[in-house]
Amino acid sequence: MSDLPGVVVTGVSGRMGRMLVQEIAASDKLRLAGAIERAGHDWVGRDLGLAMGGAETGVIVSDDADEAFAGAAVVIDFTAPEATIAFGALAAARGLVHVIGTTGFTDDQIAALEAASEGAVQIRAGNMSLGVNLLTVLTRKVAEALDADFDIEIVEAHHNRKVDAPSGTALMLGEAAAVGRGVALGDVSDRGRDGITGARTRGDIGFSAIRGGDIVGEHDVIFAGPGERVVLRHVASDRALFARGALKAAAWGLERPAGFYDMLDVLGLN
Ligand SMILES: NC(=O)C1=CN([C@@H]2O[C@H](COP(=O)(O)OP(=O)(O)OC[C@H]3O[C@@H](n4cnc5c(N)ncnc54)[C@H](O)[C@@H]3O)[C@@H](O)[C@H]2O)C=CC1
Ligand SMILES: O=C(O)C1=N[C@H](C(=O)O)C[C@H](O)C1
Repeated sequence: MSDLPGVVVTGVSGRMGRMLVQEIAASDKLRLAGAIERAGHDWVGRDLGLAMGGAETGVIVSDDADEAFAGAAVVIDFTAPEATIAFGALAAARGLVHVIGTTGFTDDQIAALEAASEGAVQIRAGNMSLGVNLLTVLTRKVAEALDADFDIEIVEAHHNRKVDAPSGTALMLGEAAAVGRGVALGDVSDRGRDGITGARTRGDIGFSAIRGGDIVGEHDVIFAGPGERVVLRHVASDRALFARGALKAAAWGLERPAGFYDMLDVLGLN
């Protein structure tokens, strides 16, 4: 076994879980130390490589996160909010770096995660790509430069299996726009228009979500003003992008003191 820091991948059979396994196999900084799925999943108890349709790896998929975390330095977690809360507490208790890609948290769930980050390194971002994180910086700057004559609308598109809306990325972009405007997103957020909505409220930040097919992830931030529009766009065409970002965060986190970080910290964009 190599002496590289060990990573446990949670939600290993998921779209992102499988990507993470492939990227870790190709990494010279990290090794796969464990694989977690939910209790009752038919991969539990099987060799991960065989379950993925490839060669045997010697890593057995488990539903016992605490036991798997005992032999690791990092947890990379793209699952579901309730699962991530539980993994956050276990990772903090063992002082592991917890890289969180999961989206769709409530405010209370985010508070619970932040409490866990007091004892361990936690890196959370609704999008792990360089391009989207750069787009948040650009969005903040454009929002700073344009006044409320420019209506801000965020439009996101994803595959038909996505369960949360707006996407984590859309919320990151909305937050960046609100910071640029000097307002709280919660005060100006406009989601889910339907029926006789009345005219648009000046200063609102609107969100719209498209779900269809196998769209990996597309985000537009539209600044619609009198006689002109500025549109900032990011298109992801391969979700390996997110997995590579998560591995970069994991390696970066191993060198940091306990606390909460995001991808702007990892990428040096803060
Ligand atoms: N931050 C980022 O860059 C990205 C974030 N995501 C987010 O990651 C999450 C997962 O996305 P996908 O992989 O597309 O979903 P998916 O549904 O394909 O995979 C989720 C996996 O988590 C597993 N899971 C659920 N509860 C569990 C539990 N208690 N214990 C262990 N495993 C559990 C499921 O069985 C499933 O295999 C979503 O919240 C999505 O929005 C996805 C792509 C990029
Ligand atoms: O669920 C997905 O697929 C994605 N989720 C993230 C989000 O909610 O923004 C990131 C990416 O867009 C893909």
